[in-house]
Amino acid sequence: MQFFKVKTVEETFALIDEKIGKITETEIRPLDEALHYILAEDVTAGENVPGFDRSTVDGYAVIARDTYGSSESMPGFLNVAGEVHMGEEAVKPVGRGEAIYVPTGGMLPPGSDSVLMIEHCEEIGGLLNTYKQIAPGENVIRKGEDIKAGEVLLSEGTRLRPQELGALAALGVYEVKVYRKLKAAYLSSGDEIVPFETKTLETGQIRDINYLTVKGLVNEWDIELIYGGITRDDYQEFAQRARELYEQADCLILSGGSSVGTKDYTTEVIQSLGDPGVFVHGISIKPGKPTILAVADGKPVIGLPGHPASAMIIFKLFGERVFRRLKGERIERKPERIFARIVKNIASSPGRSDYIRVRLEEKDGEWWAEPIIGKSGLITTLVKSNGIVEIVSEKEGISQGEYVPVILTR
Ligand SMILES: Nc1nc2c(c(=O)[nH]1)N[C@H]1C(S)=C(S)[C@@H](COP(=O)(O)OP(=O)(O)OC[C@H]3O[C@@H](n4cnc5c(N)ncnc54)[C@H](O)[C@@H]3O)O[C@H]1N2
Ligand code: MOO
Repeated sequence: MQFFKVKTVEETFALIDEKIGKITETEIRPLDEALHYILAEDVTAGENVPGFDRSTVDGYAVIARDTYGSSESMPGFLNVAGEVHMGEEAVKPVGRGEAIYVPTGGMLPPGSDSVLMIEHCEEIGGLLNTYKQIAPGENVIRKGEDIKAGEVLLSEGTRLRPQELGALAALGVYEVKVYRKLKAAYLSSGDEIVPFETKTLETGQIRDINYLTVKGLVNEWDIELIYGGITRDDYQEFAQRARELYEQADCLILSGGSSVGTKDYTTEVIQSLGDPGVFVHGISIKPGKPTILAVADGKPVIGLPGHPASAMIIFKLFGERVFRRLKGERIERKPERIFARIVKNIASSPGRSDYIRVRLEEKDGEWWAEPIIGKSGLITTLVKSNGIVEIVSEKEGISQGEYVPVILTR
């Protein structure tokens, strides 16, 4: 008889980080097609952003000292010595007692150190009445204030969000070296499982749910999925189809047969794919205890428990981490989560991490989490919920009203 040697959730994450390395292949992508890719090298700024001092408002470039003492009741006076045009170099300098008109984003003329907003002054016949005193640097972005030439703007392993793409564009970096897109392969197992397109079920048959939930998540993570269909609970067939898919992808995902029943071949199949093989079989977690994680000749293999809610929760937690490691992403981001107050007491065994499906509702400006109770074979427990409360292994449960971390499943 085979038994699980369970790992804690924390040990499992640490093992994933230890055992799974990034792919090595990179590609050059234009900036506008690089969203969510992972940078494969540091990007050092080749120039300053902005390349010149700029005004952040519509107003008059001045020497701040010349405005000192100005107020609504005691205005100061400056001579208007000209105007700066957008996109053009400001050549004419501002001298003592002078002001030059600058639009928002325009270049600051030499000699000036600040910009007085038009609401705080009034131009009358070439003379500027100043109603406010300002400090040096006010309403100005300095040359290099956003990005300094020579600084490392982004380091290898950074996931490119819209804001990183914007910063790269500002620098004139129009293409980036990134790790290539990943390809995963998926295979369902079970004599009772039939394609999701099956119109009428024979007694005992079950439509393939896990393919769709896995594909949905994988696509959300910008990974391609090769669908390998469904294998019967037959070792030869299972092993052969798993091998074919494994050859085509960067990571193989298997669903079902992860437990220790007489027809649960997943572990054996995974062991046949390559060394060192399985590094986790069994996690002290509810749901999803019979999860399998392995590396076969450098490629990760994930064996998901068959029960649909378990499969999806496990894949969201550990699958995402596996892919982030493979993609070459620096791990600093936790799954998207918020803190909410739990509506009722929930017991949990110490030493085991529990993931409770919840429905989040906003009441009086606070988030409340209502547990959705149901077995891990029920996919609608996830349909009715929009979050998962994590009860870490050290806790014996949570009490009504307590603030708890909720992983969002929007
Ligand atoms: N003696 C023990 N039995 C079980 C244990 C245990 O610790 N000791 N753990 C239970 C837990 S928890 C889970 S979860 C399941 C996981 O079992 P398997 O991974 O071997 O999954 P299957 O037996 O193949 O299937 C379980 C269940 O899920 C349905 N299923 C499977 N694949 C799909 C799919 N693609 N779409 C929809 N539904 C699917 C399948 O029909 C079964 O009903 O083991 C417990 N047993
Ligand atoms: O823990 Mo198993 O994942 O279904 O119920």
